[in-house]
Amino acid sequence: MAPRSLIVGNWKMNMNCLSSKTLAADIIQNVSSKTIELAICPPFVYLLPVSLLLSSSKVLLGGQDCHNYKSGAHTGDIAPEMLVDLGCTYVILGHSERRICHNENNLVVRSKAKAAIEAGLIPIICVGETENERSAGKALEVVDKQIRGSLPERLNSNNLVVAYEPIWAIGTGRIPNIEYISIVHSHIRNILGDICYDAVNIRVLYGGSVKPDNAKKLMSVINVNGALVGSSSLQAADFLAIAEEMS
Ligand SMILES: O=C(CO)COP(=O)(O)O
Repeated sequence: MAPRSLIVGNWKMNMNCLSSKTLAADIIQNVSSKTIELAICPPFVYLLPVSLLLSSSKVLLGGQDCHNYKSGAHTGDIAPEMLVDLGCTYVILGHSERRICHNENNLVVRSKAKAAIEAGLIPIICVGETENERSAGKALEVVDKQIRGSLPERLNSNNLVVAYEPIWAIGTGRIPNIEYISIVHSHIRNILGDICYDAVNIRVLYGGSVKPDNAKKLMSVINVNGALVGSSSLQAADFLAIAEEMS
């Protein structure tokens, strides 16, 4: 049986306090009872107001990053325990926007993931190749290195989600063809099989230009267990339409 599906909205550095609350309220009010697991990841500063709204709903909350230490002199950083304190279930780690703009390498992602799991969070670890790596036929090799390098030990389907986000598909409106996605996702599943004892149950999400009109096609791919959605998660109607198509 395929793992339970999951759709995650990564709001990135968008919204303000009022629009965050409005969007969260819209999602809660309109989510269908049959919809698969949904999570939203607002910017840190809007986690609390959104969390207060989500408390009586089945929509889960996540952070967009965390530090690898529990506390200390780390100006501007957020500890995993702080995310737990605000009601987060998930934390996105190793997003390409952080790997590239904040020089986060696999070792950093791994130590953050270890800390997140110890705090009780489920990391959503992102991997994916650049356009050049894709053209050079290196996608599988890149993803392999990122997964083996970024995943800490003692993982299982209850404490890990992996997201495959080809960097060239993020925010571009372009998605890989279905065969390409199928090959990469099967490869990821095989690598997870080397590392985790119940790899078949680990959710492997696809991310990069997921929209209501391509969601069904993406979900038909074996080993795609949901989506990590960027811009289309900023409109309740689009986000919920994606969830419906993927349910
Ligand atoms: O980076 C993404 C989600 O983490 C994808 O963003 P878009 O859906 O806007 O392409």
